[in-house]
Amino acid sequence: MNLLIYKTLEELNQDLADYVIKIAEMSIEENDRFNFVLTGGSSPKALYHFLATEGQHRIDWEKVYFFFGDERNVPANDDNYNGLMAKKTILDPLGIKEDHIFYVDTTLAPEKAAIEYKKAIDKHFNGEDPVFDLILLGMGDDAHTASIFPHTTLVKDEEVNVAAVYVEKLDTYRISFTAALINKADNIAFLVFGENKAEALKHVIGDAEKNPDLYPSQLIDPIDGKLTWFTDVAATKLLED
Ligand SMILES: O=C1O[C@H](COP(=O)(O)O)[C@@H](O)[C@H](O)[C@H]1O
Repeated sequence: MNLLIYKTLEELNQDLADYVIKIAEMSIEENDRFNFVLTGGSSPKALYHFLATEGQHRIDWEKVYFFFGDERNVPANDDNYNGLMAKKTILDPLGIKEDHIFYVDTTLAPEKAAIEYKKAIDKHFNGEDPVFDLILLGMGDDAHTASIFPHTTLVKDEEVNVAAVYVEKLDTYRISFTAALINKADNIAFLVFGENKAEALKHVIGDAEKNPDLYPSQLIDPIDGKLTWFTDVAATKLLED
């Protein structure tokens, strides 16, 4: 595990954008495509803007396939739909073609949407192991990642899958990659900054004894891949040296 701590968000996003582009270049050189899983929420908006502006001419974006590690069970035109945020901040600005974007179909019931999403992933990987080149993750201040929330069924789901999950505290369904699917990736990058994440990060990274039911981000531990945390001083202020 590699923990990177930045003083400013500008530096953090610049470095993370460089990191994404480096992995994209390597994946394209090796496999002629880059399978990139986006995270939702508010944290990645600046990064996506960076990639769509400064990163615009640095790689061949036509060779990039975009996926979502989790989605909210809302219509695609709802501001809470992770796909809409990505569409506005990175996908439309880069002119990404629809057949390179794997949105979660929330017109379907959550269970069905999850099944169809996993089917689409399996088809994209030609039935082989779904090993993504890079999965970007955020973390909520309750230590959830993707939509693996504390005390939900997804915490104990060990299948390599996309699943629907009911999140009681939000009284809503989400559709999410399982930890087992995430952990297959070649590269996993957490983007976590701000003081409101400090308490959760202290437990997720710092606790010797793991308790993923309370801190689901502790489940992220790639099998053969690399895990990098892109954080800032505020988010890491409770970590001991
Ligand atoms: O609900 C979600 O929250 C997490 C963290 O979001 P942030 O707003 O604190 O950046 C995000 O990683 C996840 O994709 C999203 O659906």
